[in-house]
Amino acid sequence: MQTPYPWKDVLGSAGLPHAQADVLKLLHLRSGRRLPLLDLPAADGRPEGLRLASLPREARSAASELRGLLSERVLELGLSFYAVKSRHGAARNGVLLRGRRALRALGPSKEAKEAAPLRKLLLPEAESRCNGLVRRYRPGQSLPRHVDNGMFEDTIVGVVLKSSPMNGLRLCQETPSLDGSMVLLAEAQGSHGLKADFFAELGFKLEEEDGLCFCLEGHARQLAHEVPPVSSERVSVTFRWFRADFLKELEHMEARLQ
Ligand SMILES: O=C(O)CCC(=O)C(=O)O
Ligand SMILES: [Fe+2]
Repeated sequence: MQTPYPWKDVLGSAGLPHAQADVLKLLHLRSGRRLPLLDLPAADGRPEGLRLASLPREARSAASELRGLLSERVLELGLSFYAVKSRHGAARNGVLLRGRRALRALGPSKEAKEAAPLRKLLLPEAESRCNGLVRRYRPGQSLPRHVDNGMFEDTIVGVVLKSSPMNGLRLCQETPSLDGSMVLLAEAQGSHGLKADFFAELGFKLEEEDGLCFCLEGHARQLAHEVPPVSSERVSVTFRWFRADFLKELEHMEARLQ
């Protein structure tokens, strides 16, 4: 079959790092609204601020216990992100939140105690400010693209408790494009002023297996990330630590509303 336009490479493989040019051949064209993804395998220091490790042997039983605890899609451990977020939003609007939702944030839950060995191993400090979010992704489920909330410290630690082979976390690559990680790979000029552009999204993809730990700091922490739809069940836990100054400020705001 003849292509309708003579395609001309804009970026071309010459403008891409070698590994990424290789991936071009495997470009995964998806149906639907989204653009094809052109991802490099993520590795220690790529992107800058990413570190990978496998779960220490001592933490493996804690990890499988944690997996067993999850009955819903999301399970929160420790200081609740959702409760703190809604309390902060309410306090900013002059409302003091009371009731179960607010109280949930006060003490560590039973599940949080169970997760403690895992959390301590991964980052022993600031226990009381730690939030753990266990997520279950069923086939077809995804996590929308986001940057983690600034109410948390710079360090984010995740553990893949159950991997979905070939699927998993991807970090968007920064490019000069106004649309973030989108890049024009090729364009074609047809007759009568017709023009076609071929875009892809550049990123980094974690090659996940059960027990993979990832740590995002600095540049990597600022990058948008997402979990595209998975093809088999995936379970992860993400540990984040509320900034002490953020919690102090919330305390002051709420005290003024008493
Ligand atoms: O499931 C994951 O590994 C990522 C979770 C995540 O990005 C988050 O909870 O903010
Ligand atoms: Fe995140």
